[in-house]
Amino acid sequence: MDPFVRLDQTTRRREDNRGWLEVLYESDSMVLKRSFSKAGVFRGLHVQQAPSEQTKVIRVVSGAIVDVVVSMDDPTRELRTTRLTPEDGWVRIGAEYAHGFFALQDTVFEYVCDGGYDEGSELAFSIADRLPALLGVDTVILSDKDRAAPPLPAAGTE
Ligand SMILES: Cc1cn([C@H]2C[C@H](O)[C@@H](COP(=O)(O)OP(=O)(O)O[C@H]3O[C@@H](C)C(=O)[C@@H](O)[C@H]3O)O2)c(=O)[nH]c1=O
Repeated sequence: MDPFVRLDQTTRRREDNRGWLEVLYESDSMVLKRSFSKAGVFRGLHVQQAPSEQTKVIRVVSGAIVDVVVSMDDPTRELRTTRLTPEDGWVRIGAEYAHGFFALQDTVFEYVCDGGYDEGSELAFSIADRLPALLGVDTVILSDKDRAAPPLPAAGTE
């Protein structure tokens, strides 16, 4: 058996209206992924709950994004944003943050999740109503899952 397993031989790609998501490598404790998002796509907000927390290490390979996080520990539910391009390199997002990003351009995005994928533990929150003010855009392209997600709970409602 060839000891040098090329990841492109084992990659699983899922395509949808936003672009695609490739799972390049996966074990019980980590996942290496790459996605392509058309300009105007918003992915998220997503967070895995205990005991399946994931720290994410992300980077933009090509294109540009506005990355968006909210700490699940923050009762004010403040949305924090930063613009990321390939020049920014790798960025760490702690497991306490629900995470999403808006593609300013056609964007290839790579990330390592430190912690396995556990769909059943994932919470998805919609911030679609807040994106026009947050990003200065009129419309965003969402997945069916993200369109159907409940709104991010307002501050002080939990
Ligand atoms: C994230 C993920 C999805 N999938 C599958 C589930 C589904 O069929 C398809 C697309 O999944 P999603 O719609 O959740 O993909 P996507 O919206 O790109 O999800 C990602 O969003 C960004 C913002 C993050 O922070 C990531 O952690 C992840 O949640 O891929 C996996 O098999 N493994 C994975 O690790």
